[in-house]
This record gives sequence, C-alpha cells and structure tokens, in this order.
Amino acid sequence: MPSNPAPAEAPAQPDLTPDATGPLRSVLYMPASNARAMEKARTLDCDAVALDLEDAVAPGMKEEARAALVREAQAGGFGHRRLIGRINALSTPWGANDIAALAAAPLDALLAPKVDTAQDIAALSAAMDAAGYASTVALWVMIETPRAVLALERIAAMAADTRLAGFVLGLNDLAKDTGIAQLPGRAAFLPVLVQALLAARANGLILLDGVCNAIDDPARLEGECAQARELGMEGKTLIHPSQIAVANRVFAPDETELAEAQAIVAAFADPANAGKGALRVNGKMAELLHRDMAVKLIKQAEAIGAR
Ligand SMILES: CC(C)(COP(=O)(O)OP(=O)(O)OC[C@H]1O[C@@H](n2cnc3c(N)ncnc32)[C@H](O)[C@@H]1OP(=O)(O)O)[C@@H](O)C(=O)NCCC(=O)NCCSC(=O)C[C@H](O)C(=O)O
Ligand SMILES: [Mg+2]
Repeated sequence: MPSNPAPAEAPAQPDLTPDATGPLRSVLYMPASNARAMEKARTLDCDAVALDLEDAVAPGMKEEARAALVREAQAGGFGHRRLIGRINALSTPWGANDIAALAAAPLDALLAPKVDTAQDIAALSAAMDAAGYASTVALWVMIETPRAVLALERIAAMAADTRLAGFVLGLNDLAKDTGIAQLPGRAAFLPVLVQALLAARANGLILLDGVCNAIDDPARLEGECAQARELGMEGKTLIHPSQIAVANRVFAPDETELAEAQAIVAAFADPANAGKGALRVNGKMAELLHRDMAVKLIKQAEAIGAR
C-alpha cells in the first residue's frame, strides 16, 4: 500500500517542451558608441547583448550612440542572442528621446536604469506604449538605487499591469550611493541579492546579477556567478568577452545535476511508483516538487543544447 499518496492535482506526465524564451546565462554589455564591440558581439557565445546608451557612453556621444544602436539593431545579425537596449533615465536630457528612438529597433527588451519607485515603472511602460513598441518588447529595469531596493516588492508587483518582465542588478551604482564596499564574496550585498530574488520570483520576473568589474580575475567572476546561481538568478551581466565562457558554464546544469534530474523524472514515471508522492532516488528523498524542479532543469539544459 502506498504510504505517501500523490496530491490529486499532480500531472501524470510532466511537460518537457524546451523553454521558448531560451537561456540568459551571459548578457554582455557594450557601449552603443563602440562599433567594433557591436560587430564582435555578433560572433560571441553570449545569450544576450545589451547595447548601452547610459553610463558607458559619454554625454557628448549620446545622440550618436542612440542612432548607432538603432542602425545596428536594424542591421541584425545577432542570431540567437537576445537584444537589449539600455536607455538613459527619464530624468536625464536623453531618456525620453531614447525611448522614442528605440521603438524602431527590433529589441527583445528595453532596460531602464535608476528606477526608484513603482510609478517609474508605470511611466516607462506607458512611454513604451505611446512610442509604439511591439507588444513583445519587455521592460527590464536596473535595481541600483537605495530607494529601488527599499521598494522592491512594490516595483516587482508592477509586472501585473505593465511590460515589466525583468530585474538587472546594478551593484556599481548601489555601491556608489550606499557606501557598501564591493568586496570578494559580496557579503554586505547579500540581503539585497536575496530581497531582489524574492521580489522577482514572487512576481514572475527574471533576475540577472550585476557585473564583475575585475576583467582579469576569472576566479572572482566564477565566485560571483556561482553565488548568483546558488541564489537562483538566471544569469549574469558581463562587460568583457573573456567573461562569457565562465558565465555560460556556471549557469548551465552540469552533468551530475542533469543525471540526478533525469533519475528523479524516471523514478516518478515508473509504473511501479504510480500513486506515490515521495520516493528514494539515489539515496535522497524526492517528492513531486523535486520532480517539477527536475523537469525545469532538464528543460533548461535542452534550451541551452538547442542553442
Ligand atoms: C571595459 C572595457 C573598456 C575594456 O576595454 P579594452 O581594454 O579595450 O578591451 P580589450 O582590449 O581587452 O578587448 C579585446 C577585444 O574584445 C572586444 N571587446 C571588449 N569589450 C567588449 C564588449 N563589452 N563587447 C564586445 N566586444 C568587446 C574589443 O573590441 C577587442 O576586440 P578585437 O578588436 O577583436 O581585439 C570594455 O570591455 C568595455 O567597454 N566593456 C563594456 C562597458 C560597458 O558597457 N559598461 C556599461 C555597463 S556596466 C554597468 O553600467 C553596470 C551597472 O549599471 C552598475 O551600476 O553596476
Ligand atoms: Mg548602473
């Protein structure tokens, strides 16, 4: 007699269709004023490319960079890489024109910096609607001000009524505005990372980690990627091509994880275990929630493989 009956609503066959949105392990920023970087990005193994108009572009180059971003995006050639455009804040002289101009660029998401409040999300989303963005273009926002961190839940909840679909951490700006030191291990940032993750997950948003400034320190990058993955983030924003391989590896399921996941799915699919809600698989308890997590991990690996 089964000792742990399965909940009545548990699906008999898990859906193993690959995730259509694809992975976001490595999101490489580059200044939209840097033609060479944008050309090179079309050949790099990153999951997404973030063309920046904000902090990587000097004030005197903003208009030129904006035109270049639209031109490069329209020229295409980015293949599987998702295309993100980071605008200047609406409070700057360039923000409104950035939103208007980038409506002509075939982007997957518009990334807005320095948001503070839920009202900022409403204003950005309304501005995208007014500018005529396709309904498929998502709004992602940087979480990089003390006010945004304090309002994380209210900001994330705007996903229900706006284009908001993602958070990207901006720990350089947060360090600047708070005095929190950017040290290996990021211990002082942990409460922020966890709060951002909880707010994102509670509202169906993706969460991408902030950049690692230490281009020549792959061990530090690896540590930050491992920490972010442990915290459940989808991937990491990057600033240099040399950082892509590490992020792609760390944010992908490894062979051991995949084998464990496949064993759990197989165990629950075994007719001998029909009606059971908890099993012993390779010496560990596996419940239906672990089966669901295993299915998700397998889908993730398939989506990466499909790339
Ligand atoms: C950081 C850099 C200025 C370093 O530039 P440099 O030293 O010139 O790079 P390399 O000589 O090592 O470049 C080697 C080749 O790689 C290409 N390259 C370099 N960076 C990129 C890139 N980001 N994307 C694509 N290609 C890149 C070079 O062209 C060389 O190619 P080749 O000619 O074939 O040899 C520079 O890496 C850089 O500008 N990085 C991006 C900076 C950026 O976008 N910053 C804004 C986002 S980060 C941020 O704002 C964080 C957040 O808001 C927060 O608050 O934390
Ligand atoms: Mg920033």
